[in-house]
Amino acid sequence: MITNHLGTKSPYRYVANINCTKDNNLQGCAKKIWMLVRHGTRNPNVLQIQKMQGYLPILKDIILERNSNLSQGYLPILKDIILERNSNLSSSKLQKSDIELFENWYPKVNEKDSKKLTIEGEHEMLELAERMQARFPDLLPPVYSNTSYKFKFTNTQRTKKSAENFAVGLFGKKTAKDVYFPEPIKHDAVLRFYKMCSKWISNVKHNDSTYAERQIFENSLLMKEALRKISKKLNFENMLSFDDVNLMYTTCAFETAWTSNTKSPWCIPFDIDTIKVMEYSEDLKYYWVDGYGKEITYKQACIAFNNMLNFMTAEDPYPHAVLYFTHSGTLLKMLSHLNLYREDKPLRAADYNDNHNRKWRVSKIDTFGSNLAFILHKCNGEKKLLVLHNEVPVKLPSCPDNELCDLQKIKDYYSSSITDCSFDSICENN
Ligand SMILES: O=C(O)[C@@H](COP(=O)(O)O)OP(=O)(O)O
Repeated sequence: MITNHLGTKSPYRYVANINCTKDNNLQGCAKKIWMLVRHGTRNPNVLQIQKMQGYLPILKDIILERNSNLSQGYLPILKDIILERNSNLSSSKLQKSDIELFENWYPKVNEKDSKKLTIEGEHEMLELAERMQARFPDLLPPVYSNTSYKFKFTNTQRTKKSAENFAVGLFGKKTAKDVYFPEPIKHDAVLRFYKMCSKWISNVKHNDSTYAERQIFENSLLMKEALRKISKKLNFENMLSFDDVNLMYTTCAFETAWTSNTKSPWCIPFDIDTIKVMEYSEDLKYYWVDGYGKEITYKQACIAFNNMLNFMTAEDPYPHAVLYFTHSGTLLKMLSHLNLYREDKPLRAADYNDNHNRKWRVSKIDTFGSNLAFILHKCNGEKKLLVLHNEVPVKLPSCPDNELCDLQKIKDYYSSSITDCSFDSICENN
């Protein structure tokens, strides 16, 4: 399925774990939960919307022109016959059903709605909450109390609405209105720590070298071959540029994420090989900006890691549940801080063919709504953590053989995260 390769704009429904079976041996042991949740499916940013509105209609017209022998004025029935014949006779033209998808397409979002949470995003959050509650009914009870629950979101509409819909999933619509959400702050030191990290901003985020591998891949022969294949499929005379194809890819991703009911015509240009090439360019970008590319990127996530650990080690049993709603950048840095999905070698443009089975695949690990949950279990006097990524247990490197990991082993393995986490010195903040 090409739609399993849509990068960070993949919908959560492709990775969600709908199995909510509880582990009977652990019933009663779960004492606390700390969750980091990327907001659900959102709209594109302003620039992407402008391109979707300004450029895609032009591309659509060219695609229709290049793939149809029809002129205006044919009777609809004749048009159908000709299109049918066209799709049967000429393998270089698009199928009739594909042409119809393009014909019926128009840009779906306006700039004023940029980055807003979508209906799909609301459902993702609500259903995620319901499943987490089914798994951990004692930690996430349906009765709200502001001593048991701590919610927090960043200063954006998409995380606010995500938190609200998660609350609806836990408590129902009526009670969710009473949930206390603290006023978000511009730069939250835990939820979006990197926005306050001067060294990361200048050395990584705003440094051209961070995007070098992605750039090399964009200009590679492999990419050129993909662009050629895509252009041929659309029956273009000249080869489409990377930017053209990337806009199609992004639109395919968003429109797929928004609803499972209709197919986006912008997915038509891709087959499984070409979409995997586009996916790799995404993986390279996020590896180097939010992942393992540079140490400071994931080192600074000790802030969020210690917030979790302090909560787990505190004797105070309240709150039982800490629920943070945040962004892709936070999730990826946290996953990297934990040493999950790490490749043996840095991800490079030249190694595409060696990396077909890579662990670092943002279409899987960083979809909309992706989440990390840490659950403290106390049984027989032992404290252990269970970690779920996208609702599936993961084995931390501190416990390679066990999903339930001794808190002490975690403290030992990540000891430098605890002892060497002076954020301002890591980030060289003045
Ligand atoms: O806000 C966005 O455009 C991206 C990047 O955010 P940062 O990594 O810069 O926070 O994250 P998203 O909201 O999609 O999770």
